Amino acid sequence: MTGTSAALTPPADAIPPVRHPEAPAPGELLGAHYEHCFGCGGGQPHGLHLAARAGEGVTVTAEFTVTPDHQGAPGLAHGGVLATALDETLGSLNWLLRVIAVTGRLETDYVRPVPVGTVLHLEAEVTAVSGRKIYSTATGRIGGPDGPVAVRGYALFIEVKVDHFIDNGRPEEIQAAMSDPDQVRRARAFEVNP
Ligand SMILES: CCCCCCCC/C=C\CCCCCCCC(=O)SCCNC(=O)CCNC(=O)[C@H](O)C(C)(C)COP(=O)(O)OP(=O)(O)OC[C@H]1O[C@@H](n2cnc3c(N)ncnc32)[C@H](O)[C@@H]1OP(=O)(O)O
Repeated sequence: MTGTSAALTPPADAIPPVRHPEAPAPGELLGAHYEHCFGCGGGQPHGLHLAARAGEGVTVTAEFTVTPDHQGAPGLAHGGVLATALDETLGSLNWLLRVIAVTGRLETDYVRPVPVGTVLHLEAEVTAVSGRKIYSTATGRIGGPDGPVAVRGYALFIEVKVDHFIDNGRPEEIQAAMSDPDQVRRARAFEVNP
């Protein structure tokens, strides 16, 4: 069974996504947007350490290895962890638009179980943009780009300003992030979106 809700259908006036001229080149690794991100950060021992790479147009590919820390049932990945992998991959698409955005809605289809030890290969694309709303889809396959489909995701991301994080994050982490020059540079790079 598959399908998405009406909220994930782009409105009639939506436009195709436009790759930012300074987007990372196809094949380039995007790197973590935040060291302590559970999806992509290197500073999370049990995190997904998901590595996303820019593709052509407004697409990305990503890989994540399911470890024993990611189990739900014995020997199988937890569905919430798989949703995290989809969320992180879909979120990384916004780098190619050079927009900061957060997940407003995420829907998932779980097609087959994903054993521990699997390298989950994900591909994602932005399908449409309408004002601050960014519509995207992703597919996760077992073992590689031609492997069997395990999960699909459909999302609506909403563009926000850096202030979204500064205003809402816990002060300890925000202060630490703001005193890290690399983090500030990454955040500022997205602030101007001509
Ligand atoms: C210098 C140091 C600082 C650090 C900087 C760090 C930079 C890091 C860089 C990059 C980080 C990226 C992180 C990615 C991580 C992976 C992705 C995640 O997991 S993100 C976490 C989960 N998501 C949330 O926590 C969102 C919580 N929700 C909200 O905050 C708000 O609801 C928000 C911002 C999404 C929308 O609130 P509104 O007040 O701005 O806007 P409204 O008017 O409500 O919505 C705008 C439009 O979107 C639709 N919309 C909003 N939510 C919707 C929904 N759930 N379903 C359908 N439509 C929705 C609305 O109907 C509206 O549409 P109409 O313009 O009227 O056509």
